[in-house]
Amino acid sequence: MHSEEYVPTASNSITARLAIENKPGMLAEITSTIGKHGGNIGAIDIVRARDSVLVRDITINTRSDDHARTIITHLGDLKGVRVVDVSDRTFLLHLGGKIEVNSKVPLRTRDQLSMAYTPGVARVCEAIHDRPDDAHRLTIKSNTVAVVSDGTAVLGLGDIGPEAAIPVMEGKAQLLKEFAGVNGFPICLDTTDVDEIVDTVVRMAPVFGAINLEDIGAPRCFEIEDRLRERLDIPVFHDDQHGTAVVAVAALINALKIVDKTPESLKVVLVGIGAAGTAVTHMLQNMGIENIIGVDRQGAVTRDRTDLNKAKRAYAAQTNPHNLTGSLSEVMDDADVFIGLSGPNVIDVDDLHRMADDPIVFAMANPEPEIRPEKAYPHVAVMATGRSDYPNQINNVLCFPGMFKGALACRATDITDGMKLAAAYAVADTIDDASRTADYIVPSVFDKAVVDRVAEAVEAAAHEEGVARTRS
Ligand SMILES: NC(=O)c1ccc[n+]([C@@H]2O[C@H](COP(=O)([O-])OP(=O)(O)OC[C@H]3O[C@@H](n4cnc5c(N)ncnc54)[C@H](O)[C@@H]3O)[C@@H](O)[C@H]2O)c1
Ligand SMILES: O=C(O)C[C@H](O)C(=O)O
Ligand SMILES: [Mg+2]
Repeated sequence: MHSEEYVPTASNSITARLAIENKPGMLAEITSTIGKHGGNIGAIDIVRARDSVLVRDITINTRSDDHARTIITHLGDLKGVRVVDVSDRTFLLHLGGKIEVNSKVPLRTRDQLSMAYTPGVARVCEAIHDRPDDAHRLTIKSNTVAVVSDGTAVLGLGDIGPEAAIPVMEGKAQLLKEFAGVNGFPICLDTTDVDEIVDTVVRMAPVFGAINLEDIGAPRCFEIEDRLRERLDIPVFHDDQHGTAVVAVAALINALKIVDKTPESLKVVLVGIGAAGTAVTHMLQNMGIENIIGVDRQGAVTRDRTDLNKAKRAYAAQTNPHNLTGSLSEVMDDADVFIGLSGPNVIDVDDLHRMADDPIVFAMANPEPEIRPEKAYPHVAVMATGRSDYPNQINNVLCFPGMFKGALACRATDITDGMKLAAAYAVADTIDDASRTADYIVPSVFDKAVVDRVAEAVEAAAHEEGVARTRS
């Protein structure tokens, strides 16, 4: 699909400041030029009005950087219009970062200073020294999550390094705060070595109530998570694996009600056997789906393949019961469900035609899905992506804020399969029978009910599974 076919969105929006000759008809000419070249106009503001010139800010949603440039060039070519300035609203929003640390207690008098800081603080330090567990009560630890990445699998952008990963980790911290009231701190490590990552996280763990591993590529993420869970007594949760699995399972529970199919009857093709793909597969199996065919860049993952790493060999042993071989397109025949956790544009309309009746397609690669909804809609019964700008956003943000809120509230030592399943049902059940449609299988990320429902379900499951440290 060419970028010309995409819908313009706020993620590529610009504000153009134009100096416009002050005479009737000019604004109409400008708006029709923008429309003719495929831009969507948002706000139009007057910045300055002189007798002969009006300066206006016009916000335009575009499809891409190139598209924005084209529109600006055409506006600049109009007689009586001068482009004064163009700003990218997404970059403006990121200037100086998206989060900050705030003080919770007043610090205006000497008395306050002597309690919050030296000498009073020393008594609190000594109390924690006597009873280390008091760190939960007397410090930021109880409500703070480290969002840790090595920058190796950032969204679907791949290995872009720790600095380039910061905006996403800041974003996760911001979501934790906004949606769950939990503090998240972005930590991007300058190493991809498993031992170094594990040791670093263990050494900084005293400050945190939980660890959210983020955008760490497979297969290293599996070992890092396993080893940290073993060494730490606070929850360690790899969001790309389990947050994604929780939300994908929630979405599938509701999608199956739309097409009236059962988990046992399904053929599922899942492309991208990395962190997310592997965890989603395990959780689908836990919900009773047996016929899952995993596909990597070489094609179907089978027990006969000799090129598989340890994680994929384990995957092959547990999936593809009929040992299907071949390319992604070849194994799509009669599939009821396609799940993409790989990269952009890996399937086409022809692949959708090969699927069974009423196909369900979850194209979850970010930021560019395996197939764009515009292209898929006419050929599928249910379509979902990970993006904010289409219906059915299957994104781990529906899980991780509530998951951490619930786990921190009961001071859980771990996050168990039971807690994840409870979270999946909590997300799915947010949509009742009357409101469920093909375009509404998962709640909106802005649905305020979701976080608390997930948190409550997670906390209850933590008590049931014996990992809560508070009394129920
Ligand atoms: N919607 C969500 O909530 C959500 C959550 C997590 C991950 N994701 C997306 O899923 C994708 C994978 O993330 P991850 O964390 O598992 O990364 P990862 O690096 O652990 O795994 C990605 C896997 O996909 C494979 N892959 C890439 N392109 C492929 C292709 N064309 N065909 C077959 N396999 C291909 C890679 O080889 C790798 O094994 C990313 O695009 C990410 O943005 C979405
Ligand atoms: O960050 C997201 O929006 C989802 C997910 O964690 C991803 O890596 O794509
Ligand atoms: Mg991620």
